[in-house]
Amino acid sequence: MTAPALQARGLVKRYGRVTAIDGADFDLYAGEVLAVVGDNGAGKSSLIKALSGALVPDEGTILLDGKETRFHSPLEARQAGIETVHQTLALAPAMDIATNLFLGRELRRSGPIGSVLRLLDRKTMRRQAQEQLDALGIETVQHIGQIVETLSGGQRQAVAVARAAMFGSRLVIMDEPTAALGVKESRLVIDLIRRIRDRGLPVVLISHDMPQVFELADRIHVHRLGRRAAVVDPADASMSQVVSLMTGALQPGDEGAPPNLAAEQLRRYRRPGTHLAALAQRPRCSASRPLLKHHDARTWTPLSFELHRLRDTGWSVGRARHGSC
Ligand SMILES: Nc1ncnc2c1ncn2[C@@H]1O[C@H](COP(=O)(O)OP(=O)(O)OP(=O)(O)O)[C@@H](O)[C@H]1O
Repeated sequence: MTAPALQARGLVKRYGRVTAIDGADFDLYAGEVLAVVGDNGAGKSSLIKALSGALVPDEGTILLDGKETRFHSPLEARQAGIETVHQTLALAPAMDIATNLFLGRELRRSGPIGSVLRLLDRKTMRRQAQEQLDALGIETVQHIGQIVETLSGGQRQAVAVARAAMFGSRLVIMDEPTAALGVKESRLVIDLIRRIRDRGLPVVLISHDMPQVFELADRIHVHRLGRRAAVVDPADASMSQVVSLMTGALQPGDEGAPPNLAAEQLRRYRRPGTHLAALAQRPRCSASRPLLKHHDARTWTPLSFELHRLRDTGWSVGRARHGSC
């Protein structure tokens, strides 16, 4: 069984008398968008800071691809392939797009003079930056040499997301990526997140925007009072159920509560065929996304967090042909 891309167990972080993270668990699987939702003060940001090295937890374990790890700084997390797009974006407004994409990771010229003087290789950086924007389909930016402070909010967000996708070899975390954006600009970022996921990079999306969460997420991690309250499949849950789980009006396991994937995880591992067969009956199709098909199932189901179960269950990977689902 393939381990989750990123996993945490029993994380705790106290600030004096305030417990920001209170025994939180977390699981992110390959190829999924995992939305993290919760009320104000639930501890979402603290959890994400712990996972991205911005905060060292007092207790608990973090596993990256199944290996226990401990980040003492955001740099260590970045070196391990975890990129975070903060609400502040961390861009240098007076510099151009290409320089911003390579901020802190500038390429230097080779050759006797270039290496001695440590000259920047601006040509290669511009070329690679343009390739990255093209690969992500970012067409709104007119020129890679444009100064960031002249970009719109959505374009700036796109630059920050492109940088994360460029260097995030393992996963990308996005904190409220559309909070400050209008409808059109939000659409650009949503499409970008989809493209990153479709390239196989898992995405953690912190968002208060419920319609956006339901549109994008493969699974929803509901955080409450510093810990994971439930994990739900958006296909199994309504927005009001998720909001009720966030506020505590509904508890996992209550009558009318959606299935809690976190609680059922172990049981499903033991009987994976049952769950996957059920999933296959209600595929959410997209021609651009890889799909799974079980040998005895007639329908396809999108490849998302189920990827890790492939080895055990004999499911095969393919792509939807036009009109096949
Ligand atoms: N540096 C800190 N010092 C003291 N308390 C903190 C600190 N950071 C967070 N907290 C507290 O920890 C709790 C969780 O905060 P956190 O910012 O993680 O929640 P959140 O779910 O991200 O909230 P929001 O949605 O409002 O951003 C809050 O009670 C907050 O006041």
